[in-house]
Amino acid sequence: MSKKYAIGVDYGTESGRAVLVDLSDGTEVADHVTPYPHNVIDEKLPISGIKLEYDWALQHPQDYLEVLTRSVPAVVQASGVDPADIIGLGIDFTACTMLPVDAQGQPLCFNPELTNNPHSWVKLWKHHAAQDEANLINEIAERRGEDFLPRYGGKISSEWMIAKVWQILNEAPDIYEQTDRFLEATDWVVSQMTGTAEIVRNSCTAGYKAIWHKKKGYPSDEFFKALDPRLENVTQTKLRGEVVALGTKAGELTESMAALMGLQPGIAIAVGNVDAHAAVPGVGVVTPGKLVMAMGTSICHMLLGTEEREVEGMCGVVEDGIIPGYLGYEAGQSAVGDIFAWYVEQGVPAYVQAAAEQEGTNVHEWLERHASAYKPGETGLLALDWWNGNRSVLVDTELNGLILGYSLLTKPEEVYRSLLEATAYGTRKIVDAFHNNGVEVQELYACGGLPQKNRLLMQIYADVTNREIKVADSKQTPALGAAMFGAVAAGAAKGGYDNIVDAAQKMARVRKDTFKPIPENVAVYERLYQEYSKLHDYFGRGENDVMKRLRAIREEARH
Ligand SMILES: Nc1ncnc2c1ncn2[C@@H]1O[C@H](COP(=O)(O)OP(=O)(O)O)[C@@H](O)[C@H]1O
Ligand SMILES: O=C(CO)[C@H](O)[C@H](O)COP(=O)(O)O
Repeated sequence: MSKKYAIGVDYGTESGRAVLVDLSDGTEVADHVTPYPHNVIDEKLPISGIKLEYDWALQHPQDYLEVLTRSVPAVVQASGVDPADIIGLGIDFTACTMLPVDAQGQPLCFNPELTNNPHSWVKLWKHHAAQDEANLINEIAERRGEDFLPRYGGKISSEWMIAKVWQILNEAPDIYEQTDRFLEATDWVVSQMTGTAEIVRNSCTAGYKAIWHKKKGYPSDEFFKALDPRLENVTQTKLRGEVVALGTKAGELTESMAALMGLQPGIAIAVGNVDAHAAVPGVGVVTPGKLVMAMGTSICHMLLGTEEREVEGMCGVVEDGIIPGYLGYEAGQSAVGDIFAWYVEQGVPAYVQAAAEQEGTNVHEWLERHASAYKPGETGLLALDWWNGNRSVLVDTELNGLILGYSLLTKPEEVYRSLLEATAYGTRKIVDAFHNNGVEVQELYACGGLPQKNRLLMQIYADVTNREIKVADSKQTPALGAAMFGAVAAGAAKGGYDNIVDAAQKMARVRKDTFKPIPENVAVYERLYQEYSKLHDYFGRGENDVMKRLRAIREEARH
C-alpha cells in the first residue's frame, strides 16, 4: 500500500490552519494558515455596522469555510501528495463556539432578514455576555440539587451552550423561534463537509459545553422548565441530534466540497472535536498523570483520570471526553496570550516599540529578553491574571486584572514579566486543585503557540508549578490530533488506525529539550504564590467585591 495521509484542520480564535500529516510517523508534510477575514467581531457587526454591547464576541461562519477552501488545497498542493492517498480529515475548534442554523443547516446570519440581529451570528467561546443567565442556571441547579453540578466544578460557565442559548431566547426571542438547531461550530463545519442531512454532534462538546452525559443524557426537561418554561423541550428540539464518540466517522466528503477543497469525494470525515482536547493525543498523552496545556490566547488544561472526582472550578469531567476509556478532565484560563497582547498593544511606551523595531525584533521578544534579566521577585510586582475573567477555579467572568507594587521606577519589561508570572500562578491554582483532589498531576506537557514563542514564560511555569514541562514537537498539535482522529475515522483497513491510542503512539512526539524547575527559583515563587493566593481569595471569593462594584458603576455610567 502506498503511504497514506490525513488532514487536520485547527480552528483557533483568530485563524484556521490545515496540516497534512504522514500517517506512518506523524510527519507534518505541509501546513497553511488562513486568518479569518472578519477575525473576532467584538465592536460592530459586519456590513450594518450595528454596535455590539460590552462582553460580546462573535464570528462569521463564512470565515470557517474559507479555511477549508484556501488552506486545504494549499497543503495538498505544497506537499505534492496525490489526493488519492489522503484518506481522512478531522477538525478541532474553539468551544463553546455556537451558532443558530435553520432547517437546511444554514446559519441564520446568512439570512438577509436576520443578519442585522447580532444574535443570528456565531457566538465565540469568549462571548461573555450571558453571565446573568449562567448565574441563574447555577442558582436554580443548586436549589434543585441537580447532580450534574459537581461534574462541572460546581458551576456552569457563561461561555457554554445553555447560557448562550438562554441569552438568545431572552434577548432575541424571534431568533430563538426561527432557529431549527443550535450547533457547536465544530459540528456545523463537519456538516458542511458531509452534507447536512444527518447532523451529528460530538460527545466532547456535548459533554463539556452542553451538560450532556454519556449515560444520563442532558439535564431533565423539569430542570429546563425551571429555568424558563419556553426551554422545557429544548434538548429534544433545538439541541436534538445524535451524540457520537470522538473518532467516529461523521460521514464522507461530498462531491461539491471535495471539488472546492482539492480532495477526493468520499474520504472519511471525523466528528468534530475541541482544540485543546485534540491536542492531548497530539502530544502523545494517552494515560493519567500528565497535564496537557494548550497554550495560546487562552490556556486549556487537560488531564486523564480513572475515577470521577470533584474538583473546584474545573470546566468538566467527561467520560471518554478526550481519550476513550478514561475520564477526561478540563480546566482553563480564559486569557493568557491575550493578556500579553493587550499589554503590547495598549500598555508599552513608544520607546519600546521603537527599540524593538530598530533591533529588528517584535515587542514581545524585546520584552521577554529584557524581562529575562530579572530574578524571580526582583520586580516587586504581583498581578492577578483576570483580564478576561477567571475560568478556573473561580468560574467568574466578572473578575478583572490587577497589578500591585508599581513605583516610579517600574519598567515595561517588569510589568510584562509580572503578567507572565500571573498566568503561571493561575495555572498553579489549577494544578493544585486537581492534584490535591485525587487527580494526580506528575508532569506537564505544553503545546500551542506560546511554548514556541517564549522560553522565559515556560521556565516560569516550570518554576511556579515545580514540575518538568515537556513541549510538543509539533507546531500544530491540535491539528495533528485532529488528523489522528481523521485517520481513526478512516480505519486501519484504509491505511489509517483503529483507535486513537494506536494513532498517538505512532504519530506523536515531544522535543528532547524540557523545562526543568530551578530549585532557587521554585523557593522564591513559592513565597510569591502564597501572596498571589491571598489576593486571589480576597478579590475573587467575595471578601472584597470591588471589581464587581466597579463593573456596576461602569454599566451605570454607560447607560
Ligand atoms: N513572544 C511572545 N510571547 C508571549 N506571547 C506571545 C508572543 N507572541 C505572540 N504571543 C501571544 O500568543 C497568542 C497567540 O497564540 P497562538 O497559539 O498562536 O494562537 P491561538 O490561541 O489563537 O491558537 C496571542 O495572544 C499573542 O499575544
Ligand atoms: O474553551 C475552549 C476549549 O474548551 C476554547 O476552545 C479555548 O479556550 C480557545 O482557545 P485558543 O483560542 O487559545 O485556542
